[in-house]
Amino acid sequence: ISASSQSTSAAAGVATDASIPKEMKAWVYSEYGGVDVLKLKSNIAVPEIKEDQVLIKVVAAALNPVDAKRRQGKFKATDSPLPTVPGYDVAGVVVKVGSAVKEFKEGDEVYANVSEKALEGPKQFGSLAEYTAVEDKLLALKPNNIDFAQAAGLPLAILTADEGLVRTEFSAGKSILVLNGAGGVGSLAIQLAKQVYGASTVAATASTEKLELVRSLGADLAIDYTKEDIEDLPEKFDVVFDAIGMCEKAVKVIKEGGKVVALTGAVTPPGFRFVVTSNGEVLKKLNPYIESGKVKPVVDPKGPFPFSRVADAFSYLETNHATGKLVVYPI
Ligand SMILES: NC(=O)C1=CN([C@@H]2O[C@H](COP(=O)(O)OP(=O)(O)OC[C@H]3O[C@@H](n4cnc5c(N)ncnc54)[C@H](OP(=O)(O)O)[C@@H]3O)[C@@H](O)[C@H]2O)C=CC1
Ligand SMILES: CC[C@H]1OC(C)=C(O)C1=O
Repeated sequence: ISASSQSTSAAAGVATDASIPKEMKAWVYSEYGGVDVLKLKSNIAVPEIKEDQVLIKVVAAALNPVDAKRRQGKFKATDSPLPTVPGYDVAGVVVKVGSAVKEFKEGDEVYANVSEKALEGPKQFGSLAEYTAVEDKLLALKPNNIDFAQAAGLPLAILTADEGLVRTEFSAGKSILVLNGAGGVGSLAIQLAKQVYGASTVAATASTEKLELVRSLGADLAIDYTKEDIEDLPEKFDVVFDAIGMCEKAVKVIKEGGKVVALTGAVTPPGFRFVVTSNGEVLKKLNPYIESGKVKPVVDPKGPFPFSRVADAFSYLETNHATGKLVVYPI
């Protein structure tokens, strides 16, 4: 890049090769274990990009339970090599573009789940870093009505919610029960079922203090799982979206021919489980619903957590009582 274009890019606030550092700050673990294995380091190499990737200056990231389960070694058989920079969800600005990338340019504000397959060879260098490299097919432009922190809380959860609804062939006029309606995935499953797929009835479970939240997200029926048993409900459902690991109970509350999709835990037939696949085209499909305000990110009010407090954020995530998404911002 010539000096003049460098100065032009710098003036425009867009990084050039010369302004991209060789090293960055990132959260890393070199062994599997508890939150204590997480270390904040400042000498991690900025990832080199492949021709189909972009380099993102990370503005915000979000945590997912899979980050914790992966760090605990639960998926070590198919994991990428250690050391690991955790983090699937990212929102930031494109600062470098690979030679094969056509859809994105330097300066684009983007968001993504950085790992196409969550458990099979997830990115070794994820989003809890100042820079991360992502394939263009996993990226979408950030919705224009939400900030980076809100955008970072969407990708893996909204992709999971949408994939679960697609896999159960959920469609207009059908009824659905979402187990764990106040969680990261469930809070979006309620909204997508109602606003995108035209559910006739959305029911959701949550604890007492979160019943009003799930109603505000579109649940017609909010069930207090601390007081009620879903098997005592008078109605059965076309679909149960199990985001907590209660498949054995879920299959007892579906209609004849109904479906149960499980995100975690043991599966009882006819229930089935899947692992989310990242896809920028799905984010692009959902962007209009986000930009219209029909689908809203839910960010846990205890956050956003500053970059220096990622370990604290994981400790809170692992209580299994976060509301919506735990976001890390600014980075
Ligand atoms: N297969 C896949 O591809 C994916 C799997 N997952 C898995 O799905 C599960 C949900 O993920 P995510 O939404 O991010 O999780 P969260 O960490 O967001 O879930 C936290 C929520 O769980 C609620 N909760 C705890 N116990 C219960 C219960 N018995 N019934 C109803 N709600 C309960 C808590 O509510 P309260 O505080 O009121 O108890 C809290 O709001 C996780 O196990 C995750 O690993 C997630 C994404 C993808
Ligand atoms: C087998 C489910 C596993 O995959 C993801 C993405 C999780 O969060 C899990 O628990």
